[in-house]
Amino acid sequence: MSKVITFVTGNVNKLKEVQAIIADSVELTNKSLDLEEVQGTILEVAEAKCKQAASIIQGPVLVEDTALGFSAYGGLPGPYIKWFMAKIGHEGLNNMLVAYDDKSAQAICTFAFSEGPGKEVKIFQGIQDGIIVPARGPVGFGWDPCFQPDGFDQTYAEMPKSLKNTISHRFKALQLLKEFLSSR
Ligand SMILES: O=c1nc[nH]c2c1ncn2[C@H]1C[C@H](O)[C@@H](COP(=O)(O)OP(=O)(O)OP(=O)(O)O)O1
Ligand SMILES: [Mg+2]
Repeated sequence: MSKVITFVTGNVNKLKEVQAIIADSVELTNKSLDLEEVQGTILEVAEAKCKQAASIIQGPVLVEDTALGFSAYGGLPGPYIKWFMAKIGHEGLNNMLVAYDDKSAQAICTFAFSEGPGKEVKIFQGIQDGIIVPARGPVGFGWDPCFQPDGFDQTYAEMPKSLKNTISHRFKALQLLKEFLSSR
């Protein structure tokens, strides 16, 4: 059994955060592929990405899917946030919530791991609660400028990376993944 895990993602910002958070404890190599994303729940999307990655890589793979869910929308856009971001941007995300007092949202990071094709898919999820605000901070990574995590007065974009990477949805999911991989 190969020990080296291939993290399959087309997103360099994700990759950088994953490397910053767990590089010291997990040996990862990267393959940049834009995997097909099915329509379904967060878990279905992550699981399908993982199976597809395993069949392409033919070995141990890790994938990740990130969702941003608005409470006022029952958790949507959720796994479809990428397309909302691309089409309506930060201002559009804020405008979606104009009709609602409840601006709360959840950033949800879901890692899916498999040893290879046909092998079980394991899921590791981290959630950070927050609110949607008019964009503040540098534009660099997706919806970071309009997500302000609960307990902080800065958006993800305004925070130093070192702070985001110790409180984020991705950090929390990676703690669970790390625990699992340490006994692999
Ligand atoms: O921490 C984050 N802070 C701000 N924005 C973020 C974050 N993490 C993902 N994002 C964005 C990227 C994409 O617009 C959408 C998730 O979509 P998602 O399919 O998971 O990412 P992707 O297609 O860019 O990469 P991948 O090849 O791993 O699927 O939210
Ligand atoms: Mg994607």
